[in-house]
Amino acid sequence: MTRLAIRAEGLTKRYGRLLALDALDLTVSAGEVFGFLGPNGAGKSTTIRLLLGLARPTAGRAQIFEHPAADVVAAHSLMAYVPADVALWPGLTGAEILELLGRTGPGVDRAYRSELVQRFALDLSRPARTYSTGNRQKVALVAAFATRAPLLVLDEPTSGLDPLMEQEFRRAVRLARERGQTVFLSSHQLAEVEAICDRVAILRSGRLVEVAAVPELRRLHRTEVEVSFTGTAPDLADVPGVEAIHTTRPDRLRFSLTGPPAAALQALAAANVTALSVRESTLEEIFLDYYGEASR
Ligand SMILES: Nc1ncnc2c1ncn2[C@@H]1O[C@H](COP(=O)(O)OP(=O)(O)OP(=O)(O)O)[C@@H](O)[C@H]1O
Repeated sequence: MTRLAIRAEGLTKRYGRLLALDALDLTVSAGEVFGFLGPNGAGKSTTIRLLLGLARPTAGRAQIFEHPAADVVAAHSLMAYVPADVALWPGLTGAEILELLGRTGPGVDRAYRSELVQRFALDLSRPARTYSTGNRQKVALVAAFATRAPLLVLDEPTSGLDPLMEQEFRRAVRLARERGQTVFLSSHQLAEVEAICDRVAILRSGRLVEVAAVPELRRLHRTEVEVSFTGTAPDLADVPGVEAIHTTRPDRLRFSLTGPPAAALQALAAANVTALSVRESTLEEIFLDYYGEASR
C-alpha cells in the first residue's frame, strides 16, 4: 500500500460564522508533488495551518505520515514549511538565520544547502532587514529544501521570485521529487503547477471541487477547434460534444469540443475542409472556469 504523507478527513475550520474549510477529505501519497489551488480566501492557508498543527480543527482530523497533525513535535520532525509571508529576524544575517532554521528542523544537508545558496544567488552576509521580499522567500526556501525533509509544505513559495529564480525553484522541486520527498504546494501560478505537479486539488469557498492529475484535468475540458473550408460549411449542429459554434468568417468557423472527437471528425470529413487547427484549453482557462464559478 502506498504510504500517505498527508491525510485529511472531514477537516473543518470555522471562524465564528465563517466556514473557512468545509469537511476536506484529501490524501497525498509519499513522493507526490501536489498542487493546491484556489482563488483568494478559498481556504488554502487555513488548510496548511491545520496540517501544521498551528490551528485546531473545528471538526475532522489531519495526519502527517503516521502522526496526528496535532502532535506537532513528531509531525514537524518530518516536514519543512515555507509560509506565504516570510518573516525573518531582522538583526540576524542570512547565514545566521540558515543556521538557526537548520537547528529547528529535521536536519540539514550542508553541501546541498551551499549549492542552493549559490543557485539562488543569496548574499548571506547581509542582515535580514535589508532583504527584499524575494530574498526573504529565498532564505526560507533554501532552509526548507536543505532539510531534505520527507514532506515540504510550501505556501505560495514563488510569489516574490523573478523568472530565473522560479526556474531554480522548479529544479529544486524536481530534485526533491527524485529523492522521494513529498511536496505540497499552494500556488496561484498555473504555469508552475502545470510544470511541476503530479496532481492538483482545487478549493473554492472552503470546499474541494476537484482533485485530478494534471493531464486528466485537461482531458475533462474542452478542445478549441478552428476550421477553414470551401463551399458549404460543415454541418455540426447536432454533433455530440460540439458546442459554441461561431462563424468567424464566411469560410471559417470555430467550435469547442468535449469528449471523443469521432463524430465531429465525421461531420468535418463530409465538408471540403482546407485547414484545421486544434488547441487544448490551457490549465489557466480550466481554472478560470472553476474560479469564475466562484463569483457567480
Ligand atoms: N484567523 C482568522 N480569523 C477569521 N477569519 C479567518 C482567519 N483566517 C482566515 N480567515 C478567513 O477564512 C477564509 C479562508 O482564508 P485563507 O487564508 O485560508 O484563504 P487562502 O485560500 O489561503 O487565500 P489567499 O489565496 O488569499 O491566501 C477567508 O475568508 C479568510 O478571511
